Amino acid sequence: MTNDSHKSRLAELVRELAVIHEHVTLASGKESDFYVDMRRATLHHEAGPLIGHVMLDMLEEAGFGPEDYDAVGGLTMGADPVATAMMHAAASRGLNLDAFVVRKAAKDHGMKRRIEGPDVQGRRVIVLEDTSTTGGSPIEAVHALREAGAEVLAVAVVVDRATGAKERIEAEGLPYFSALGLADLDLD
Ligand SMILES: O=P(O)(O)OC[C@H]1O[C@H](OP(=O)(O)OP(=O)(O)O)[C@H](O)[C@@H]1O
Ligand SMILES: O=C(O)c1cc(=O)[nH]c(=O)[nH]1
Repeated sequence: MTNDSHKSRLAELVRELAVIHEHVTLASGKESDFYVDMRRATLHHEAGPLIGHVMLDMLEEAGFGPEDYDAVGGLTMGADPVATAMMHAAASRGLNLDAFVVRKAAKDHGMKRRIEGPDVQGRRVIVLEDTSTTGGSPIEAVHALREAGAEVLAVAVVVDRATGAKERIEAEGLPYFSALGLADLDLD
């Protein structure tokens, strides 16, 4: 399959599996008449692996090839299956890509880490999300990663809801990429 056909199959799966027409309160406290419950896609046997390939290809088309970054991840838990899907998709292509998880708070026992996985210090990373509304979650991850000494190159999300995340991320000096938008999900 080409990236275009991967992307259109992914859009079809997200529409079928994850778009819920209900009045909900979002992470930011805002209200919405629909919810994109991306966990139902990122943890699905077909959509999950597809997400890994679509995200790798999208980043490559945007100028971030496999040699340009070392690790991917974001704020738990929405970002976690996206990061591991990319790690496995990269491995299937013979590429080395690490994943990491940014905890909402550092653990208070064991290694007491906020960022789990191979060390990110001095490494080039891309911050991920499953869905973005205000961009607050990826920005929190960006700050934690910078504090840990990572070089954050960009933010990449599977579904962008077109409600200000792009503008907020770009104001942080980072490029923002999304694989699917509202039009792909018949939500525009
Ligand atoms: O762009 P934002 O305004 O930050 O909103 C989007 C965030 O909301 C969802 O996660 P949620 O906070 O529901 O938690 P979860 O990942 O733990 O499920 C989603 O996975 C994003 O992380
Ligand atoms: O903003 C959010 O909290 C949010 C929106 C959405 O569509 N899906 C989701 O998982 N979170």
